[in-house]
Amino acid sequence: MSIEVSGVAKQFGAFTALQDISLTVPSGELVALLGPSGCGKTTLLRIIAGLESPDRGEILFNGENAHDDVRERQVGFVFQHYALFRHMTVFDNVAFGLTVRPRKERPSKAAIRERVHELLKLIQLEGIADRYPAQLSGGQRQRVALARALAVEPKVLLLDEPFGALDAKVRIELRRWLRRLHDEIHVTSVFVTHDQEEALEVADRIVVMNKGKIEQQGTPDEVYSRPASPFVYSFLGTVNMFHARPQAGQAVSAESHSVGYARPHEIDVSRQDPGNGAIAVTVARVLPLGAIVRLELVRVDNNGSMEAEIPREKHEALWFTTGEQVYVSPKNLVVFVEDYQI
Ligand SMILES: Nc1ncnc2c1ncn2[C@@H]1O[C@H](COP(=O)(O)OP(=O)(O)OP(=O)(O)O)[C@@H](O)[C@H]1O
Repeated sequence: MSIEVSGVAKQFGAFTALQDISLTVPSGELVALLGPSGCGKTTLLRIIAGLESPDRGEILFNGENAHDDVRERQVGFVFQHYALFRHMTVFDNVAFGLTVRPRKERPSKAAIRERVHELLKLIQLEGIADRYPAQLSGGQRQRVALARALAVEPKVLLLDEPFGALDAKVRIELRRWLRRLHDEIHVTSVFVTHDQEEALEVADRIVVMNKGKIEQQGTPDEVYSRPASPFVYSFLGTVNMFHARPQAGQAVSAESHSVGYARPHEIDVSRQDPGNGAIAVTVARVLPLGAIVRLELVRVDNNGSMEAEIPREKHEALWFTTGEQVYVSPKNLVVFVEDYQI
């Protein structure tokens, strides 16, 4: 089931939560809505679900106007806070959506049992069907919540920060698990997150939102390597800013400011001034982080902060120390003219 969001706008009183949002989620894809808190991700997800109606625009499922009735839309939800029924076992939680169906549409008890066991196998929790939610870890509860959402065979799965309340390690495990699960079942899914790593790792496509608008849509590689705006560039990772000359072909006015951006691993660090306008910086901290070493740097001219990441072997050869002065120059610079507010 494909989803098409066309020209959607939403106001809450005088506040514009969404402005003219259009995007397509092809059938079977997993799309992440990524952006800072308050940018409108949840509002958009709720509109796709039919829990909120847009002021303008429409939602099409497989090219047809989505039903007003939420049940008719056949969407499954997973939220940040586990919404499991505390007084029901894992089995009953997963079976719930099937057991409350009207008698005519309800599968037999045996069919429900089979479906629930299939799902418990899928989420790798077969052994704990008889436990209650209080006897599960946070990660297990979210997997049960997902199985419960999938039990009714939704055409679309909507996930709102599903791993937001979990600790970092469990989060990483679960997002990998979700990706593998999606590769098995291919249900069209929209996933809300404010965590860029999560979006880059899990999604087929990422929609980057800011202040109720879409800044860029594309594959993880496109938004990371070819950001459309300084906002996208800075939101997807640490950046260093440089004054830069506009590149050929960029429109420039007398007042234009040109700002170049480079990621920490795109910065060359050397003890000798290599010329070419390299910037003198003082090493403030040296952080060995496994295969790379992060250098926190302070510019000598204006005290601005910078960050460089170098391979461990390079650090072991040169051994930069806190307090020494070194020179940095960008190996790769992405230049945006004028709008350098991030
Ligand atoms: N029912 C409502 N009434 C008034 N304002 C609302 C309502 N729902 C959302 N908003 C506002 O709309 C904006 C977007 O909210 P939304 O929950 O969609 O953001 P979000 O990107 O999901 O943020 P977060 O990551 O913090 O959940 C916020 O400023 C929020 O305060």
